Amino acid sequence: MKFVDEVSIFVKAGDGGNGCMSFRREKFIEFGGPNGGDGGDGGSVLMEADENLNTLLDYRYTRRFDAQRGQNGMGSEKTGAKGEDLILKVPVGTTIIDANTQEIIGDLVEHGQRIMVAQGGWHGLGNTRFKSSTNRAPRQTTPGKPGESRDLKLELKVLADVGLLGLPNAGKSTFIRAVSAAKPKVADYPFTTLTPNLGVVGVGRFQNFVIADIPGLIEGAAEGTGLGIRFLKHLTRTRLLLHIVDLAPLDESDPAEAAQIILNEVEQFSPALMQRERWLVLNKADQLFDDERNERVQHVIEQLAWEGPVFVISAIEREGTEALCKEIMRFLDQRAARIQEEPEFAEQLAALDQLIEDEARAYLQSLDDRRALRRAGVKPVDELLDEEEDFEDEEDPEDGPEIIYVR
Ligand SMILES: Nc1nc2c(ncn2[C@@H]2O[C@H](COP(=O)(O)OP(=O)(O)OP(=O)(O)O)[C@@H](O)[C@H]2O)c(=O)[nH]1
Repeated sequence: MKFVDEVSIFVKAGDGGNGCMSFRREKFIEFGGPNGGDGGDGGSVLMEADENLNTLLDYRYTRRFDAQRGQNGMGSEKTGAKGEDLILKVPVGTTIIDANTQEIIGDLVEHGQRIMVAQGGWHGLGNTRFKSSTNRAPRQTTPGKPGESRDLKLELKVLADVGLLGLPNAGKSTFIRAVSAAKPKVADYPFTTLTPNLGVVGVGRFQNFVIADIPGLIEGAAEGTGLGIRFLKHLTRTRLLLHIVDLAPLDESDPAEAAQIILNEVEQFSPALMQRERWLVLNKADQLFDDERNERVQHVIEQLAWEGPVFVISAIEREGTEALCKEIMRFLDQRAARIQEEPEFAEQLAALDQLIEDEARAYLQSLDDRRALRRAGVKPVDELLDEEEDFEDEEDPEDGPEIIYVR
């Protein structure tokens, strides 16, 4: 399952410089010969893959890109300077598509790889070029050719860096809306009932990360193995989980209990996922006076025996959200730096990713098995164990197959 970050831009290569018409003017020479120089070629527009970028966010601020035009030719047979090429950097993995024809111009798959997307215009010819035995004073030149222009669509498949956990109504969508600068669309997604919520968060001018709604992933898992498997990659790639809890539920239920429900769900899905870095984000702080808010924050922390980072925010008022995003960026940067510097740390993380993936896969498989049993009108043994009176009459499960089917 892939999310696609997509932007549309317009690129225009530089026009070629015009050829110059000029004649020598020297003392005592009445009709000097032609000496107009050629123009310079226009600069081209190229796209280059850069491993330091991870989203297309920069292309949301500026959408039109012009390469420099070639300089016009000059007298004394001086050629105009070539326009400079414009090099647009994009993340590795970006696909470049002609927005009008939908033709794929190319995929940038390697750091440093370049593709020309608009060719600079050819230079025009100066009148010196048209001199011949029959025409010694040509007044002919050619103009530079226009540079190519093109509407482009850039697409980048993204995986989420940060996943959100939380009960319905905790404020996950509101949080994503509050902090995202862009919303990648979901590619290749056949299900309409469960659309993962995703956002690209910009921090400062040059840094960004991708955030996704993980409860969707867990609910997705319950929708069927096929869909769940497609979510797996996102789950394993997520570097940080934010557990969003409604501090002021309308039904006056206990926020700590609501938080615990989610933790139980995660544990069932994959116990290893509990080892993933997780921060507690207590939302809807705007609904409470200071005293009550502090009391509830303390209560949740105590009930969960929580020792990790805690953030108290109001997604709707965007209070505390920017500070949280800065912390997230700092965490992701530090993590990336450690991976570079400490091979054991990188190995540990990779092993955890693998464990989460294996556990989640097994969980999805067991869900699928259960569904198949139910369709066949049988109940899995652990559900029977719960129904004690029925169980009295059953055979000893230790002697039988792992799962006992009862019609
Ligand atoms: N007062 C207040 N209300 C909030 C805040 N954040 C979210 N809400 C409200 O809480 C309700 C639920 O928010 P959502 O963002 O839809 O919650 P969600 O977790 O995405 O819920 P699902 O989409 O059902 O999973 C909406 O009515 C929001 O306006 C907040 O910080 N303060």
